[in-house]
Amino acid sequence: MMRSKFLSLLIRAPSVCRSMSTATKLTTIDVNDKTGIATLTLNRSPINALNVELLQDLNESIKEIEDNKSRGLILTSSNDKVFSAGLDLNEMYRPDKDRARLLWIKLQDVWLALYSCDLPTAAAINGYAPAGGCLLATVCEYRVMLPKCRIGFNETQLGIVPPIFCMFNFLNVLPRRVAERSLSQGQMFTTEQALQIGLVDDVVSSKGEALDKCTKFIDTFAKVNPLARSLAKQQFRAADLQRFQTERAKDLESFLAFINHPQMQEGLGIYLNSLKKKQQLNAV
Ligand SMILES: CCCCCCCCCC/C=C/CC(=O)SCCNC(=O)CCNC(=O)[C@H](O)C(C)(C)COP(=O)(O)OP(=O)(O)OC[C@H]1O[C@@H](n2cnc3c(N)ncnc32)[C@H](O)[C@@H]1OP(=O)(O)O
Repeated sequence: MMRSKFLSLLIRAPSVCRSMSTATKLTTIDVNDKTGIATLTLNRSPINALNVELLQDLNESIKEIEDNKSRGLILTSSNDKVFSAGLDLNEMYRPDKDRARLLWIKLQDVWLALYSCDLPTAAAINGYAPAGGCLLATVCEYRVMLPKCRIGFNETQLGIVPPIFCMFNFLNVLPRRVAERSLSQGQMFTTEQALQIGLVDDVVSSKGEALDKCTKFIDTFAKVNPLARSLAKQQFRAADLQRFQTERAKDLESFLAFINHPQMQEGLGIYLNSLKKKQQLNAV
């Protein structure tokens, strides 16, 4: 209630860029009054690891942007090196059972909200985007990336089966053969490789340029009837959405079984440690 009152006040404000930031600030929303395009920024320090709260916040922000009839949604990060480090591994290592369940449900919700989003969506990938980070980038309709970053689904490298929504995203973006190989090998691509295979549409040298490119992409729909555009998008995605709904419950149970497996727990512990060790080495 408070939130919508606050929003309506902001909407009337005559600023060029109005902010619809959520109270927790794990994501922020800025709507450009000139273009009507909303920029949704991931803002969980230090590396936008997707925990329950960030995913919940993302879901609310996506809904807010849709409800406020923005012309398009640009997803980006406040960190200048990392778009998103993917799922928060701490939510999966020695997990709290209820939180782990919630984590996966919220991830599914975010995927669903973006995959079926009525608005044109674009990702300004201003940093590393492994696994869940790649999921957020590839669920969008257009991607632009900064140089010297990496993107991909590294799940199989970690002994994890990539869930079906990773496959849907890749099949939307890459030729089937490339999608299958990248997913089954857990390939991480440099920005330049990503451009070459079509995983990203463009490479630019700054975040500002990335946002401009995303705006230009969304502007290509300016003269298209919004309902026709949205229904055409839904038509393309309907079969995936149907399959997702059919398999959603099973996918959740598979995730829970997977992370609760002792071998998976051991692997996660080692992996988390190696990430921490990397920082210790850098400090030496
Ligand atoms: C058929 C159906 C089957 C269903 C079965 C499904 C099973 C699915 C399993 C779950 C799917 C998971 C998908 C995922 O998203 S898993 C996450 C994968 N992510 C990664 O591997 C990223 C690892 N991180 C990095 O590569 C780097 O950190 C970075 C993102 C490139 C950033 O590098 P940078 O140098 O800037 O930062 P640091 O490496 O120093 O990291 C800073 C601190 O953050 C910690 N860290 C890093 N990544 C994570 C993470 N994903 N979760 C939690 N914590 C993370 C790192 O240890 C540092 O911590 P410290 O400050 O305490 O040392």
